[in-house]
Amino acid sequence: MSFAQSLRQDADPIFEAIYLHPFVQGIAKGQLPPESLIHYVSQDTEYLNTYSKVYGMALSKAQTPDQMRLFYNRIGILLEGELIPHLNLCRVAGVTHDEVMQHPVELAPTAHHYARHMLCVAQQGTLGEIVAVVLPCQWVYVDTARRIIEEFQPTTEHPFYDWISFYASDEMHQGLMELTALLDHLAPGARELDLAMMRSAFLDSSRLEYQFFDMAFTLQKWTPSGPGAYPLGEKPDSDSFDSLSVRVNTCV
Ligand SMILES: Cc1ncc(CN)c(N)n1
Repeated sequence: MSFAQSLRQDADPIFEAIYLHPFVQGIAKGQLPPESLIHYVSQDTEYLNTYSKVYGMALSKAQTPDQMRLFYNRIGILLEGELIPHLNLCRVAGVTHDEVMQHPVELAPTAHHYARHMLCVAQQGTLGEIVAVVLPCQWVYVDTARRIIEEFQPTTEHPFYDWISFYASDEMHQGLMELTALLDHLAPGARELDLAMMRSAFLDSSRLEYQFFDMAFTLQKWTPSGPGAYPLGEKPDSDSFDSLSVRVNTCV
């Protein structure tokens, strides 16, 4: 079994729990509360910004032009392509994407944790660790979307057809294959300790993928809400808005 497959096997109970999570089942069955969809899109936009930067950090540690090209292409897909599933969720929620983007976002605890987890590994880890930390993001969505297609056979009438078909696409699957191939290329040259760090990064990201769906489903926010914190969707109306925006932007 390849190193990447052994990580996937270890994470199988987590992937199974993700598939059965009410948010994912809601996507599969075409029924989710609008507030959860909006919460997801606004948090995920921030998450994907951080994720793109992590690919940029991987690019800086790449060892060959082919590896550089892989990370460069992934950044392009993240910044442009992932708008498709977000537009789909907004449409079902009955809001425009612009309306959701209008509101500055404070990262909820899980998105905050996930972003910092990736940034920390990207800053301190080897290239292999960075690939391991980003891999569940790709793997969870491709597996989930393909399993939904297998079980529910959604047609174009399905409310989340665009979301499902985007993540189940050959292009996304190809990206997953490229990342697992790179991890399997790097693993044989890694020390035992580095392999353990890769495994830990992969499992933590897998758990955080579960938590991320849960965050959206439960509309997670910081408690107690403190100075500067505000409920998603409510625009601060005081002079504190500027300093808040600065703090929010430094989150990504
Ligand atoms: C949290 C999260 N993980 C994964 C994906 C799919 N790239 C996403 N959009 N958001």
